[in-house]
Amino acid sequence: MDGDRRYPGPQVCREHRGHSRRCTGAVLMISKVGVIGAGSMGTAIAQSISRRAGEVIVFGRRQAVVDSINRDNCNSRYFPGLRLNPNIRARLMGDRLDVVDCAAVVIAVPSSEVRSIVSAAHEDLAGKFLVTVAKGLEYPSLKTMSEIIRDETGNPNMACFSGPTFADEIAYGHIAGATIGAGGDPSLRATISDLFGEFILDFSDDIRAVELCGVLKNVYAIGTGMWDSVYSNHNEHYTFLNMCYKEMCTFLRAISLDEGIFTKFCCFGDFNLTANVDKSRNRTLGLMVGKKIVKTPYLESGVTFEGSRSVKGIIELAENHDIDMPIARFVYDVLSGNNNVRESVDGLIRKAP
Ligand SMILES: NC(=O)C1=CN([C@@H]2O[C@H](COP(=O)(O)OP(=O)(O)OC[C@H]3O[C@@H](n4cnc5c(N)ncnc54)[C@H](OP(=O)(O)O)[C@@H]3O)[C@@H](O)[C@H]2O)C=CC1
Ligand SMILES: O=C(CO)COP(=O)(O)O
Repeated sequence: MDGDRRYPGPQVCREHRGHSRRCTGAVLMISKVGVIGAGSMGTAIAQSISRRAGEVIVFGRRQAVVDSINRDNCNSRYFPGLRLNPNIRARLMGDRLDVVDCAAVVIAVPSSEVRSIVSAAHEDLAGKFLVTVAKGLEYPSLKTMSEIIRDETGNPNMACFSGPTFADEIAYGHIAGATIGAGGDPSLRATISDLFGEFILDFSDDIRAVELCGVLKNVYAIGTGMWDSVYSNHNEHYTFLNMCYKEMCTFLRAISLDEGIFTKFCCFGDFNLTANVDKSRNRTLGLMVGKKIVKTPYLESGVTFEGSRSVKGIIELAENHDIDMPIARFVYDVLSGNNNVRESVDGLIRKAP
């Protein structure tokens, strides 16, 4: 679907899409939003938000991408076939970010980059509504992205956005559900709900639990890819999927303040999307490592494999809560070079709860 070629300015929500439960039909008052990261998720979120805000500024680190967006309304590196809305502008990332007129800023870079980028721009981000879409865990601090951002900016107005949300499908305007993790500030939740009004939203006050769902599901996507590289039948796939979800829920029961987290988009929805669909980079990594197509230097591939970066932290976080995570340990073990995947998988079956 091409983006809107003409832009009438802040519009009444797209009721005809019928999926924007949260949208009140009000014309949005948010004039400008910043998006840090001109990759797949940054571009997709910018395209969605651009239909609900006056202008979206995307910050990218490649001049060619910035030029492509500004000259051709297209991110030629990530979505060469997609016409971006004309109210999306791009700027080259520097240490400082010119977000002075932005009411809200979305952080959409890989988790490994969040601290350095936010630290450099901490003065620019103070006083803004900040939303992270990154699904990672910092090591060895074991901090989530919102915790890092709060560390670096001191800004309490933090939210996270997480759910079954493949960027390409968002970019082309398909329906998606997502969880907004945000503290109790009503104006923050209202603003974020408006910004993401094209999505079907659910909410949680426990922002850390929402973020950890996004971290965990990536680990189990890799694990399911590894399992499926050995076992190819439906019964075997869904048996393992259930084992993964059981381990994930054990962890979440220990850390989540939100008793309803298990049925939220950030949890059940994203866990299933990423573990079952080959479009997932994490699942694909598990399949490729399981089939011995790639060995561990894959991290230099430039592809964003968030689960491989966070699995060690998840295991340590679980140990801090006296929780055993045999599947997460299996994933870490295989990613660390133990390439007898079948033996490792069969070991999981013997230990299955
Ligand atoms: N893609 C998806 O479907 C979804 C992704 N997410 C999450 O979004 C986050 C971002 O990932 P995603 O967009 O997918 O990854 P991509 O690899 O598609 O894009 C990453 C972007 O970050 C940029 N980048 C990397 N390092 C730096 C840096 N040091 N300074 C500035 N920019 C940098 C890259 O620049 P360059 O192009 O120059 O390499 C690229 O534009 C991840 O945590 C991911 O889990 C969440 C939901 C869905
Ligand atoms: O988080 C995602 C979908 O919700 C994207 O998953 P991958 O990073 O595995 O591609």
